[in-house]
Amino acid sequence: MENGDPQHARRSRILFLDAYDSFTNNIVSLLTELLDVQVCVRRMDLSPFPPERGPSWTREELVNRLAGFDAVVCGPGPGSPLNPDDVGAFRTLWDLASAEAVPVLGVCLGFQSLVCHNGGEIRKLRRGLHGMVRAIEYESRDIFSGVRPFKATLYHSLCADLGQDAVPASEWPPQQYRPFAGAPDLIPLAWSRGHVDEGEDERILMAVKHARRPFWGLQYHPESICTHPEAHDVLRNWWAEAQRWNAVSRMSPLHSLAESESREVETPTHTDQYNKLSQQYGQTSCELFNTTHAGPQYYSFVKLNIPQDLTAVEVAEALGEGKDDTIVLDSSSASKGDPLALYSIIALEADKAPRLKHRAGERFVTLYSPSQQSGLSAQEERIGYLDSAPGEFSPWQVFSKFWSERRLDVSNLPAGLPDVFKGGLIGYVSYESGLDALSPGVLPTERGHRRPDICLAWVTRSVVLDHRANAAYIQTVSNDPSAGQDYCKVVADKLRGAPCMSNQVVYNQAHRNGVDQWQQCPGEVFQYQLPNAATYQDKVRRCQDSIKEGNSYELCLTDQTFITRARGDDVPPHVNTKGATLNRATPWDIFKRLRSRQPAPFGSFVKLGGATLISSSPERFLQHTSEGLCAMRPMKGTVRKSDQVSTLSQAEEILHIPKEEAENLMIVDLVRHDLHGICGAGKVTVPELLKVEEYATVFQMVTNVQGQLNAGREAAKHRRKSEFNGLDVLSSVLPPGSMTGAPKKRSCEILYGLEKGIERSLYSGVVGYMDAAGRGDWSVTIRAMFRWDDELAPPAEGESEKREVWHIGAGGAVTILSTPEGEHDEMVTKLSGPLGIWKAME
Ligand SMILES: C=C(O[C@@H]1C=C(C(=O)O)C=C[C@H]1O)C(=O)O
Ligand SMILES: NC(=O)CC[C@H](N)C(=O)O
Repeated sequence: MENGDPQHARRSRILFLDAYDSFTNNIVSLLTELLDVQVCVRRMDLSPFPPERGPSWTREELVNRLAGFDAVVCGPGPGSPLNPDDVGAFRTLWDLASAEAVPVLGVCLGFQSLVCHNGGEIRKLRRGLHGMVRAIEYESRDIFSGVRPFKATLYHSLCADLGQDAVPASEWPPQQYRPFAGAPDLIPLAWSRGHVDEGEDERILMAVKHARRPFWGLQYHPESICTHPEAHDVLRNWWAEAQRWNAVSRMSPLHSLAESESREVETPTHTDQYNKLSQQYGQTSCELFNTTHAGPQYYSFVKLNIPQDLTAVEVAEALGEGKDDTIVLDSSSASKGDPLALYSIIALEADKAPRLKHRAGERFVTLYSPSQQSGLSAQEERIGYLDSAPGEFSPWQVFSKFWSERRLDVSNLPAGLPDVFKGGLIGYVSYESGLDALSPGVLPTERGHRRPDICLAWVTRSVVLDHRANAAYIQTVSNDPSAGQDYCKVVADKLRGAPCMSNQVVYNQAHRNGVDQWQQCPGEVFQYQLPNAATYQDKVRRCQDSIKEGNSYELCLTDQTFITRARGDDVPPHVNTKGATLNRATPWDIFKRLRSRQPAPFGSFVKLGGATLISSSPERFLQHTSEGLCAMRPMKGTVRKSDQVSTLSQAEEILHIPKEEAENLMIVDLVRHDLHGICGAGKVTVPELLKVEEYATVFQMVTNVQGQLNAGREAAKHRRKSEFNGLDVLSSVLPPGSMTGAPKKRSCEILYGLEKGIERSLYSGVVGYMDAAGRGDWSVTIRAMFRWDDELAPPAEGESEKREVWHIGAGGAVTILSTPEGEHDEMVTKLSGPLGIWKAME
């Protein structure tokens, strides 16, 4: 210890080398909590993690810095230990001279690297084991000493081969825990079996230690939510062994890092990063940014009692919405008593709302402000730093700064209001926005269009429907409370007088019958381009090939269906170029159809920024309170409702099987990692695991993962200037893990290749809000269709009008246990909801 002050007692420190995995933060959390150590993370290529944390290290820098660490953990990851690019600096550790050696624990890929560096072979498993929970067999010794029996989660396609398959059954017991001839330095510590139930019994090495050096390795994942807690004792034992080795054998004495390095470098918040960059590069013109609705915000509202089952559609129509830019976040399954369908939100005059837009790859955000008064033109301004270094600028810095300067002080809100949107940012984020941040350079610079990847409107006027309390809140956030109150009163009067409020039963029936009677659209010709079944199945096989190679554990493959029709006005009547009036379904009509046929808790109609998006999503991505309690609900495992599967218990029987549970578990562990990354070690829990829920046409398996923001030790030390907000969280967890597979980065890259670079666009992205009071709710954009104003297909034969193009994305998670036919069926099942709306119009 360099400093005699016990306050400065050296805290034990572990260096974690991350191989671009999606479980890293879970291991970091577990080690931090279990061993009370500080875990510092670097990528295995020695680049910093997160990337903001300074420059990459050289190999020499790594070796020099090892003196500051009690031990190193080489983590899991995609790829093969035989590929130097996949394991990077792992190999440096195994090769260190005795004078420099440090204790190392390899996990999964790290374990495999240890094995193949010491004479073991690496081969493919007969069948990969991803998200599979297996009993671990071991003798009570070394790091398994005194450990009670446990099961652990496996995520691997490759395995260590010491020659175990050649050992006859009779010789297995005496040989099992002794070094094998080809790898005399490796002492096997634990084993497991392959897909025993399917007749694929394989001896799979689960743990080793090096006979002479302080190296241990685990093939299973100690951090998975489904690994039994008994397995924690293995880590405690390893830590004790590592410390013992340090005390007895370490040649390079452990020393404290320099003060500047020992300080835990915190990930800066986006707002702090905005402030830093604007000082560094100077503000770009920011007049609009600084003036648009900035300053203290006041909340005004009028509460109205509403008839039971009043829908967002009825309210929106009564208030003249649904034609121009419109935003409705719609809990259409509320009438079915869906516990997730609590509120619907209708933005008022969304066409007048200023909006922030960003295109992936650009180092600025555009603030667009439509004219508020006739005669004045719209204004636009760019905020960003063209000179900034790649990776330094993120649009979320601007959004975050914008939000923080228009924050609503929660303590000033009247008591008793529902905990839901009051006003704030509402909009969408494309899949490509998340992809570009996760894997810079994957998207081409020229994408053939100028569409925004993020479009968020600053919505100050809105109506919230509280479906349980049968109440509507007409509300504003504004700088001028009295103007806000006047506005609410005017809107409330208008709504009060609407037929949907006064004569509910009669109105609803007429209205709903109207919707249902609207069947055909004579004169409209739809053209469809569906995914080819054989091609899709071939892609499933290619996904499985990637998985077998060890490059992914699960891949959410998707494809798109395109529907075209002559472009027309969104406000009837539509007259075509031949002068005929068509009974044309407007996007709003289509939305009404979809929501009544596919009621969902997270539906939406968002016509904004050149996009028209209609969704009936069952999947919440991220919800957080203004106090920073975050909840994510990854969904994996789908079964179509049918005569054979019509009840929850039937669906449970089908979904509670290893294949389906594994698919879900993989994403749960991934989402835990994502949340741990921003909430910090020990701040993530899983209150509900693998729960089957019923939806309009499908049953889905869902898990609820929660995390608490700003609760870490460091926040308490006030090192951070501003606290993380919901936008910091959202940006750090995109794109949704349930739409990518794991590990996220490598899986996205594989999928980008397989999906031929066709942009998923709004599909697979998110839609939702970040409220001025700090609350947020975002759904995954699935079971949806969208159109871009600038996308036109050539006229159909005999027509002169160009055609608008509607996209429907659908897909599903491919694992080693998938079948190409089964995956194709699943994609078609998910497609059939939105596609059925079009088919019914023919
Ligand atoms: C890919 C889709 O859905 C995703 C995949 C699921 C699955 O693999 O079971 C379930 C829900 C979504 O996360 C889709 O709807 O297109
Ligand atoms: N989780 C892992 O580290 C997996 C390691 C390796 N890519 C495999 O699939 O076997």
